[in-house]
Amino acid sequence: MIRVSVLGAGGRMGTEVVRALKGAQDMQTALLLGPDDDPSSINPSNTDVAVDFTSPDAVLGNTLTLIGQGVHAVIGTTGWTKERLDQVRQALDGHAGLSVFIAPNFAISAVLANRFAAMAARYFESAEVVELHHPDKVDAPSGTALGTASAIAEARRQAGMGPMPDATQQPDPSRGRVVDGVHVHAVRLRGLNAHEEVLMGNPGEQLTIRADSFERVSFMPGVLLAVRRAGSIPGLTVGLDHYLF
Ligand SMILES: NC(=O)C1=CN([C@@H]2O[C@H](COP(=O)(O)OP(=O)(O)OC[C@H]3O[C@@H](n4cnc5c(N)ncnc54)[C@H](O)[C@@H]3O)[C@@H](O)[C@H]2O)C=CC1
Ligand SMILES: O=C(O)C1=N[C@H](C(=O)O)C[C@H](O)C1
Repeated sequence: MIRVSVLGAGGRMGTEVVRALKGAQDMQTALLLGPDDDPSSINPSNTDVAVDFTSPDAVLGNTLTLIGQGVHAVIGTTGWTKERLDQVRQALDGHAGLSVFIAPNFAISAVLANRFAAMAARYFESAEVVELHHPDKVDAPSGTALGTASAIAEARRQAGMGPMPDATQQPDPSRGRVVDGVHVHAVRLRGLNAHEEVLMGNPGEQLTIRADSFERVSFMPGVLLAVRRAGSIPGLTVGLDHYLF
């Protein structure tokens, strides 16, 4: 049995993760932590893998604590930057065999949409990302959209493409956040869950790639896969595609 502790167990995702763990034959829940609990209570004597769905403010500290405790981490919480990821890599030095796995999105639809966007990017003059979420989400743009924008930018760079056409005369917030040259727009609307649309355009044609997570259960196969694979790739791994393709 894989013993799994959950940080953020009382949250929207944490609740769903606990339900999924209870339904998995090869897993058992260990510690279920909320914001007032000490993450260093998680250690190898009680936990094989810890799953974090907390908040962008808390996740780096939690991850560093889990590394210090020598427990594999599966992280779904957003708020990652290159600098924060570098801190995790540094902390992992000297912890041979330990793994930290971070996925901005555990839903297969989103992972595939990201991949399709990267494949298509080189063929279109223009590309923009629109992410649409429930209004209780604390961060914007979504971690998924940031990842999609970076993947599009990287594919364009590799294809030797320049900036996208845009006659806007001065930077204006209405054009969204520019991530690596790609405009990202965030919608917050009651009734939505987690959605992303990638728009690509050429003269006379357009491609739209859209992923919709209508319910949080959509993230669970990816979370359970990451828990089962914990430790299989030592060090830091970012993105469910590493386990899927
Ligand atoms: N990777 C993925 O597929 C997905 C990622 N997310 C991300 O997961 C994170 C959580 O999202 P939700 O569950 O919707 O938020 P939420 O606000 O419903 O849940 C977060 C929970 O964590 C608790 N918490 C905060 N700080 C804590 C700490 N230091 N230790 C323990 N618990 C703490 C809060 O009290 C709350 O119960 C967000 O960053 C969100 O973007 C959400 C959905 C899917
Ligand atoms: O907060 C959410 O709900 C989600 N957060 C993740 C993100 O920011 O990309 C994943 C998914 O979009 C749902």
